[in-house]
Amino acid sequence: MADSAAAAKPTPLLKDELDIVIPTIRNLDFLEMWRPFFEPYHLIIVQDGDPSKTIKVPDGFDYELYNRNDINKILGPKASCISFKDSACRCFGYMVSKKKYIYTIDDDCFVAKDPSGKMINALQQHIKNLLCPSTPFFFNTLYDPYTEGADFVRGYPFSLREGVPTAVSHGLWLNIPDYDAPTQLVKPLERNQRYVDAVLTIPKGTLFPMCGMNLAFDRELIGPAMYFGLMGDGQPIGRYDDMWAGWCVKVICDHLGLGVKTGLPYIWHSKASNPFVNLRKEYKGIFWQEEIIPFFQAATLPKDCTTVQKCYIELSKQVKDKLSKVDPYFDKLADAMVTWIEAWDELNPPSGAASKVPNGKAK
Ligand SMILES: O=c1ccn([C@@H]2O[C@H](COP(=O)(O)OP(=O)(O)O[C@H]3OC[C@H](O)[C@H](O)[C@H]3O)[C@@H](O)[C@H]2O)c(=O)[nH]1
Ligand SMILES: [Mn+2]
Repeated sequence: MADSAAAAKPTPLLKDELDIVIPTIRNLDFLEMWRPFFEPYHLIIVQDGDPSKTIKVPDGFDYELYNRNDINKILGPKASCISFKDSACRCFGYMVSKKKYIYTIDDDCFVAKDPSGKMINALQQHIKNLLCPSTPFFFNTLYDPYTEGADFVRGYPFSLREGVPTAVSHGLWLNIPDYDAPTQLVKPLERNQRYVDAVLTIPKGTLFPMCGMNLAFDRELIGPAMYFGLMGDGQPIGRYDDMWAGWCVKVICDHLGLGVKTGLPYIWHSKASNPFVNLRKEYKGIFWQEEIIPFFQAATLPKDCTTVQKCYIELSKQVKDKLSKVDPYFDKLADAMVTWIEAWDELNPPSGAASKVPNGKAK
């Protein structure tokens, strides 16, 4: 009987090709709710803050955990590019992973329900988004043409219907929306109750505010560009980690002909962080982004930038050239971008096929 039951249970999609990266400063009880969806996958936990604190992980999960001491030991002086006391530290998990795909989620994000009341398996939807092509060059008005019950509409060029590989799947959030501090302050009680049943490719040439709390990507296609910058302790800015990564990633995806999708899946974001603390962390970013975004909108990469690393190094040069006048911070950030690539290539030598090397072990 048991054999037939096990045989009937399908192997979760990409079970051995995807890591789940969680940045955390607290015990991971939230995993209990995700157990049915996450248990078959390997977790990479990036413990931020005090490394002497023990993070409790519920039994039954296969994981490796890295605290600040581990990061310093593994990267040596290059650890300076990994933020401390900010969720930006999660990008260390992307670097140490050996898998082709990454899903990253915050520890205050829970399983949401769709309008029918069904629990949403966010991970499976992200995998579906990543395994289906994107359509950045021509907008399909019936949204994702590859999803069940939809297709390319009349007038959509057949020459473009093959689409391009999808590098990023950006999910959304019910309940607490990812608002900046000023918006949070004026709308403290606002909750996102709108479930929009759509997945959209973000058109080429359009930037977007990438939120890191429910995000998946193809690590082999775009991993080296997923650097979450210098944030938190000792830095003049915080909570722009995912934004910075998203702007760099989108410019590089546009240049390399890769797709970025946003929309389904939703998660349930449960905890609003303190808007006053957030304001202190973000306020420089609120001014700076008025100059940063035109910089990324105008950024072009030369034809000989044929790899993500080459694109990223070129972008770091342009950051140093054009953004250092905004604030000396960008000079430091540009150097950290180079350090990140050096560390990435050290941990991910080009010869090794990323998804074939075994993971690290739980602590
Ligand atoms: O110093 C820290 C603080 C938090 N974390 C971990 O990061 C995750 C997000 O933390 P939290 O849910 O408290 O903050 P939010 O304001 O909701 O986060 C949003 O804005 C900042 C980031 O862009 C984040 O991705 C957004 O979701 C959570 O897992 C904390 O444990 C940390 O590692 N270090
Ligand atoms: Mn949160």
